[in-house]
Amino acid sequence: MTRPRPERTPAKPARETAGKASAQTAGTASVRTAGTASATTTGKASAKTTGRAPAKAPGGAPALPVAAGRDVLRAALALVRADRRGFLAAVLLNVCAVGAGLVAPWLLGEIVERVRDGSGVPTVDRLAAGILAASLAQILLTRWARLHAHRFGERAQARVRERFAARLLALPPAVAERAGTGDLVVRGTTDIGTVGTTLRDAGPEVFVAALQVPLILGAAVLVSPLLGACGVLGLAVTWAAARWYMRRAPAAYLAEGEANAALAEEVTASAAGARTTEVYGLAARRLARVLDRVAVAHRAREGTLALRSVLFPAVDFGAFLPVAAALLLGGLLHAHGLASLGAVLACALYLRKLSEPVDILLQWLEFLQRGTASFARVEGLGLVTGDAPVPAPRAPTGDGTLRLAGVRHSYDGDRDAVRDVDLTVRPGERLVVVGPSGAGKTTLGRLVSGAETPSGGAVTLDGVPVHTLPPGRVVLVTQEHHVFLGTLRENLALAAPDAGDADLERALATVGADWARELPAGLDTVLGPGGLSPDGAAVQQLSLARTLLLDPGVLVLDEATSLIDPRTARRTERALAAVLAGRTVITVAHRLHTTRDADRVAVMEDGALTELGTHEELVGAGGTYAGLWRAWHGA
Ligand SMILES: Nc1ncnc2c1ncn2[C@@H]1O[C@H](COP(=O)(O)OP(=O)(O)OP(=O)(O)O)[C@@H](O)[C@H]1O
Repeated sequence: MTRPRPERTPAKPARETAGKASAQTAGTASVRTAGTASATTTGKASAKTTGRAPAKAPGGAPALPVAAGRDVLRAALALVRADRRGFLAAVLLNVCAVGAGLVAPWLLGEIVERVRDGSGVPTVDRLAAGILAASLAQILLTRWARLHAHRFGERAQARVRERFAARLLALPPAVAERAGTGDLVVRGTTDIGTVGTTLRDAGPEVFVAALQVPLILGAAVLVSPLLGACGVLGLAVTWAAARWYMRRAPAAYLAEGEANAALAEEVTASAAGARTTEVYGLAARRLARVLDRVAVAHRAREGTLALRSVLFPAVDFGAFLPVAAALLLGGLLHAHGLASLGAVLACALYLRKLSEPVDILLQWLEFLQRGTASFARVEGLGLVTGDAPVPAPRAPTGDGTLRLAGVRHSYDGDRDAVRDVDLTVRPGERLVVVGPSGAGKTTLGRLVSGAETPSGGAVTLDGVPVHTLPPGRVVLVTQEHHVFLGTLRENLALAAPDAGDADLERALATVGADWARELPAGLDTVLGPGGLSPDGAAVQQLSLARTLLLDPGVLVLDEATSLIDPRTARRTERALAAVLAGRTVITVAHRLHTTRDADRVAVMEDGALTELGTHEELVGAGGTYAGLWRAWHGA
């Protein structure tokens, strides 16, 4: 018996290129930052990132949830409701095709009887013509039904895709980062592809096959109740095998989906961080991690394969058993004059035909398991974002005072990375945040920019929580950046669609991107695969130029110039400061060369704000900052 093997849609590569900062490893550039602009990227780089981000929920479970069975059913019904007419047309045409398919076996039995009766050739010809007409009708109706089913499926898949895209864009940036690119890519490509095939093919096929089974069995019972009952025998075997399978399949397919996502995540991270891996000699460790994921994915796939290897032979047995039983029993009945030859033939043909819908049913039920698991993963995004329209962002109306009140934040719900921070930053103030490694500086920067929502307290700009601000008000620039597939102009114009070439060139010049002037194609230079691949420093300058064009009210810089050589970095920072005069700038400083120019310096230690004042005040106070300053100058 040949089974149509539904294949999973292969994962397609994302259209946009990944971030290009050279020192990245497992970094996951965020696509969008709530309340901040797309010119920003967040997260930590290189060795740091490998250690803790993207964070997985405890136990290695994916950070993104998976929808429950009833939510998946609700979503599927909503898709049918949204295209009720298309669905009904497909189902009705399929039912008609099934009806036409029942005519031929019955007519064949009639032919045998008429021949035995000694009826003439014209009668047999008429019956044969009937078979031909019924078969033709079945072919045409089936084709028409498939067309409608495919159209319905395509429209439904488009809806699923659109909703997924909307939810993806609404994902809080911190959740997107923790989920990891691999999981999101698999959900957005492989899973949606599987859902599409399920909706387009599996759904209608299962429905029609489920209708065919009682109709065919009913036709066989009508011809001969005893022979028709043999069909029940085969169905019982198949039913038992299917039940065994269905009990185990959902968990097995979910595990397979998760293992694939984890593998994709690991491979993506390895590719993105290839350079760092090489620099730190981490190849063996990374390879071991990838191989570990491959082993898990392999085990998960073996698990589902084992289930199929029991299901399919059992189904084959269930398909042939009733035919063999009907022929044996039919032969006996006919020999005793209890059944006509035509009835035995018609029954055997019906029971043989019964295996087709049963086989289709199981084949697609198997696929339906995958489809349901994939749909649960796709719908899982809705559990994070919901479907409620995103409230319109509120624009602050005051003078631009930034306030942190009782702010605390914990990544794991256990230890506070930032605690009890009260701070008011005046409009236009330059604040530099310093402190030892792991003190919470970056976390503070992310809280201020709205990239992270505080676990406690509030971060507001003129009283409005920063994560609800319109894009571009508060911008976070880190050392991880995103280069979009397209020209240099398109990459810059993302931040300012109305800016002219002169504005774009000025922004590039301000951030010291002299390389851009030397490009033969200038702003038309294509960036990304197949085009120019700028190095980490150039990508950082591109991001800073985008930030300038965005002209934010508050700018948070965290290692924003770390990949640029120190002299150019200092020049770039001064130029930025001049251009951003009047804007509030908060700099997370890992080098202390800018602290002297700042209005105030904030010192973070163990998540708390321990010192706050001007450079002179803090040096005079002889505390932590004074120590850091002395160490910086080698005193
Ligand atoms: N994504 C994350 N998931 C879990 N823990 C994190 C995450 N990011 C930071 N942390 C933890 O929060 C604490 C503060 O980290 P943070 O990066 O804010 O400090 P930092 O002062 O910027 O350090 P550095 O100077 O090394 O960048 C650290 O203990 C760190 O391990």
